[in-house]
Parts: sequence; C-alpha cells; structure tokens
Amino acid sequence: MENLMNTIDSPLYSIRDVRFSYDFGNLKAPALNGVSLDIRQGDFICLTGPSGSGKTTLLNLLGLIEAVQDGDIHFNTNSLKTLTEREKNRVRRYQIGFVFQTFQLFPVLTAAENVEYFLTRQGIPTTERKNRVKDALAAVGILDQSDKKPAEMSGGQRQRVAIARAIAKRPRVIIADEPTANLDQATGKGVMEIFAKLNHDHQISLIISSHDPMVQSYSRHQVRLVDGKIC
Ligand SMILES: Nc1ncnc2c1ncn2[C@@H]1O[C@H](COP(=O)(O)OP(=O)(O)OP(=O)(O)O)[C@@H](O)[C@H]1O
Repeated sequence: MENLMNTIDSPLYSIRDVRFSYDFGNLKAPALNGVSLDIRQGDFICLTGPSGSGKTTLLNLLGLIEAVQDGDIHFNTNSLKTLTEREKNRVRRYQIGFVFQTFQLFPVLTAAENVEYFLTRQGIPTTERKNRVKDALAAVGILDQSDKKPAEMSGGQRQRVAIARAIAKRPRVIIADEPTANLDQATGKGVMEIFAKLNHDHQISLIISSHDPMVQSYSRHQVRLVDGKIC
C-alpha cells in the first residue's frame, strides 16, 4: 500500500541536476547546467528564456529524444537512464504526444491519415483507430477537413492536425516546442485554447516552450531558463 501511495504521489517527471552538452569531437558545448524540477500529472508548464537557453534541449530530454547524460530524469518513477531502447520507444509511442513548430505532417497523407498513421503503427484495431481519429479531429475543430492534405490547409489548421495526432494516442503528456511560432496571434490563441481545454478536461500534462507572452499567459507555471539553468 505504501508503495502504491508513493506511486500515486510521485511526480510524472522528476528531473534532478540534469546537465547536457552537445559534442563536437573534442569540443563540448554545454546546453543544460544542472536543472532540477518536478512536473506533476495535469501540470501546464511554459518554458521561457532567451534563445539558446536550453528549452529545446530540455524538451528533447523529457520526450526521450535525447539520452540523459548527467543527473537523472524519472518518468512515472522509472529512471530514464535504466530504460532499454525498447522501453523508451514504448513510452514515446504510448505516453508522450509531440507537437512541433513546423507541424511535421506527411504531405502526401490527408489530415485523417496523418492522425491515423501512428495509431496503425501502435497496432490499434481498425474500428477503434477510426473512432480515435474522428474524436481527435473533432476535439480540435477540424473534423470537416479530414480529407484535406496539409498543402490545402492553413497553418492553424495544420497545427490542429498535429495536435489531433498527438492526442489520438491518449498520452499522459504533450510536449510542444514553440507550437505557435509559425502562426499569427489569433490562430495561435485558438491553438492555446485547445491545449488549455485538453489540460482542463483530461488532465493531460502540457510542457510548452515559447517566447510569446500570450502563450505564457495560458500556462499555470512558468519555468525560466537562462544559460541552461532555471532562474
Ligand atoms: N544540435 C545541436 N548541436 C550543437 N549545439 C546545439 C544543438 N542544439 C542546441 N545547441 C546549443 O545548445 C544550447 C541550447 O540550445 P537550445 O536549442 O536548447 O535552446 P533554446 O532555448 O531552445 O533556444 P531557442 O529559443 O532559440 O529555440 C545553445 O547554445 C545551442 O547553440
């Protein structure tokens, strides 16, 4: 029982004294210089800070895109340092949704096919897959655009497809790197409204990086990085 309570009380991410450098042969470029932070299920966090302060690097570590070098990150009580590649793939595939500044949709696939693609790779049966695609596209308000390809859609609509793709996984956390950077202010607000609703209605944790005060105003916590440190 005590163990169970510990698991329930534990943060989704526990980040401890994380340091990270990019390697150029015998030259190392430090990007994170001792970051410690707890992130709980349902948190809505905006990473802020000047260009080059380490926001993307931290998001890449939290998304298991980069491997932890020094310090440690626990996700759901598991040390990322001890997970095998196969286990990390499962976490990425089932528990983390990604949204990027440049949308990263497949140009030859329709909106619905873009959302469905990763569900197919997860081996989710056809009926459930189709339902999840519909639900996700409806949740971001573009069900009527299901058959359009990215080139036939606006930037805001493309970002909605990207969010639909992330939420169709039913993830515990969505990691979004500058998700509104390529959108005008009104369209960006629309995207943030969707994130806020997902966070409120489904307790999905949101970790977003942005320079934009509008985006920051939607989050509940702001974490400011300067020179790879929280300040
Ligand atoms: N792939 C890479 N190879 C080498 N150095 C990198 C790489 N990515 C980032 N860096 C360096 O690491 C540091 C942190 O970069 P990072 O992209 O994490 O910052 P950021 O806060 O996300 O910046 P921005 O707001 O401009 O996106 C910077 O000094 C940057 O030049």
